[in-house]
Amino acid sequence: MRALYDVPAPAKLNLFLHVLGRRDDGYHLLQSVFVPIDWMDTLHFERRDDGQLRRHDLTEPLPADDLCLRAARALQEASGCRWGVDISIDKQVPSGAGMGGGSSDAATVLLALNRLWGLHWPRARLQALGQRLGADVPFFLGPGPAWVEGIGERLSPVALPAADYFVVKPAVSLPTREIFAHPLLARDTRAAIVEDFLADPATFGKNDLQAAARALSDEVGQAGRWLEARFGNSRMTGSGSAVFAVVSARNGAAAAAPGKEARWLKELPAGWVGRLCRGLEQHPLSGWASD
Ligand SMILES: C[C@@](CO)(OP(=O)(O)O)[C@H](O)COP(=O)(O)OP(=O)(O)OC[C@H]1O[C@@H](n2ccc(N)nc2=O)[C@H](O)[C@@H]1O
Ligand SMILES: Nc1ncnc2c1ncn2[C@@H]1O[C@H](COP(=O)(O)OP(=O)(O)O)[C@@H](O)[C@H]1O
Repeated sequence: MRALYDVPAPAKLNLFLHVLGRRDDGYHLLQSVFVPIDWMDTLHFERRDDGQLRRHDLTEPLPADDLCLRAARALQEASGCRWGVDISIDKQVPSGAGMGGGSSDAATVLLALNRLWGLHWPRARLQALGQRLGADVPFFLGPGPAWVEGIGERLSPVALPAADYFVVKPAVSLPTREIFAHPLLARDTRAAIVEDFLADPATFGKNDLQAAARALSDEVGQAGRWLEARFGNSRMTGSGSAVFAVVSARNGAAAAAPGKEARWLKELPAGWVGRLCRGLEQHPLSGWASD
């Protein structure tokens, strides 16, 4: 195999996110449910014989040593592989949105190079490597929606009812590190069990990072109110700034209604992006690593 084309890197939503405490190294102990959605980046891979790792930005320019290159380098070093790769990236997921775009790109690189370089690493080994690149990376190595604990490395699969979400990313981007360092951040939410969540997945819990994000930018609150006015609910994902609403027949906004998405998009303030997204039952590359 010399090339892989149109390999997806899906974004995620945190259906809720609780901060339970803080470790001695400053990382926070979380509970969350992560769900992959069909707002995705697309990557292309061509193997190189000379061992070099190169990235080509087809859309917006990414940081020089971005997570794709760091993931490729980490796998090359850990496996002792002599192949290199050209990675082309069509970036569609907004950055600094709490949608995990960079982490998902890194995970897709690990899954694709595992194939392209014939490494046959199992998922758990890729996850151990991925965790060193970012707390979200293990989730994006599949297989799908997950109940997440620890700092993001303890994953248990969770079956979710099919759902649509309207996701809005205001103009502002928020750095994860600043949100976790904010004085408004409460770190003492009580631990829940997965059954509590499963009793009512659409309304369970809250996002404990939301107050800090709103304090850093008015736009996060504005995006929440924009969604509340149309769907009757809203919640921030991850450390923001993107906010989403569950879209269902129950709140009178059935996603299937023709023309609805176009109307909502037309109403978005200038500089904001949005999309009607489907929660995915499986990561699109869930079969690419063995368990
Ligand atoms: C909190 C989440 C929830 O999804 O936020 P988003 O990034 O998605 O918004 C993620 O777990 C983030 O994952 P990721 O973005 O990969 O975080 P990292 O690069 O590992 O960490 C960035 C910084 O966030 C803080 N951090 C991150 C994760 C965590 N459990 N506790 C922390 O305190 C640390 O200050 C760290 O230096
Ligand atoms: N491949 C990548 N795509 C997007 N951002 C990246 C990538 N690699 C590194 N980054 C850096 O990570 C930061 C956070 O990006 P991202 O993962 O999209 O956001 P979030 O953690 O809020 O979901 C960006 O501002 C950017 O500097």
